[in-house]
Amino acid sequence: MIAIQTTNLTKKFQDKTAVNSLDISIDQGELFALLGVNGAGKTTTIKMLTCLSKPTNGDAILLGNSIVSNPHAVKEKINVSPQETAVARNLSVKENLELIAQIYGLGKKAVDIKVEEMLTTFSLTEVSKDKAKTLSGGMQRRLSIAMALISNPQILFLDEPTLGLDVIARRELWAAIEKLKGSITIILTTHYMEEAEALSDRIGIMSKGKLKAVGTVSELMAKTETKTLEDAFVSLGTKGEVN
Ligand SMILES: Nc1ncnc2c1ncn2[C@@H]1O[C@H](COP(=O)(O)OP(=O)(O)OP(=O)(O)O)[C@@H](O)[C@H]1O
Repeated sequence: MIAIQTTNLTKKFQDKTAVNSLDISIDQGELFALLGVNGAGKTTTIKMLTCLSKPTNGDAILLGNSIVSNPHAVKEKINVSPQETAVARNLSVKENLELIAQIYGLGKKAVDIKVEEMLTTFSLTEVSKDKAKTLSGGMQRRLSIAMALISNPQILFLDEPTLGLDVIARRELWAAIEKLKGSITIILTTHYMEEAEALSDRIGIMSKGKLKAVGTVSELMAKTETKTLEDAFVSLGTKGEVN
């Protein structure tokens, strides 16, 4: 079953084409990483797929619903954890999770069950009573992703989930994402080759708004006759653009 199918998906800002005729197909349960240098068009792609920004041209079908003609149906099935961590700083970890569960209309028992599940999955049980503002960056990011999962989305978008995290916090977040694999479709954007390599089933490499290649790590290396994902990335026309 296909979770996401984009056709000629395009976004222009005045004379700038941020996303240029993207055709991509992502299966249900897949963890798909979008890799690209700054300005490649990753965030703009995610914004269109999450119905936060309308395409200039083209469309995307998410679980049977069009982002252009039926964005409400799409929004019911997806959630996004944005680049900026979105937590209520003065609420505790548990209160943040409870708040979201209540917003989605879960009953008292369902709230308790879901909150417990999220605290365990994201290793936040020990800090459940701590105010969000006292957490480390990595823990805040884990809480933010847990909050995005409360509504049981079928597709989760993670926009640079480990940006700015130290290596330990990054590994802890990877472990949490690993636990979700298979049960939910995840689209992840990242700058980090090792992150894409560690987590994803397939990788799409974007450059200047275009999708340059899609495949598993070994497929991308074979296609470019390289021995590492980083070399494949550079070989796919991104040389000189890397910051
Ligand atoms: N609202 C906007 N108005 C004008 N140009 C924009 C707007 N949003 C994005 N762009 C441009 O579109 C291009 C793609 O940006 P986008 O943020 O999607 O890239 P990205 O791959 O997510 O980059 P980063 O890794 O830095 O987050 C960039 O050249 C950017 O300047």
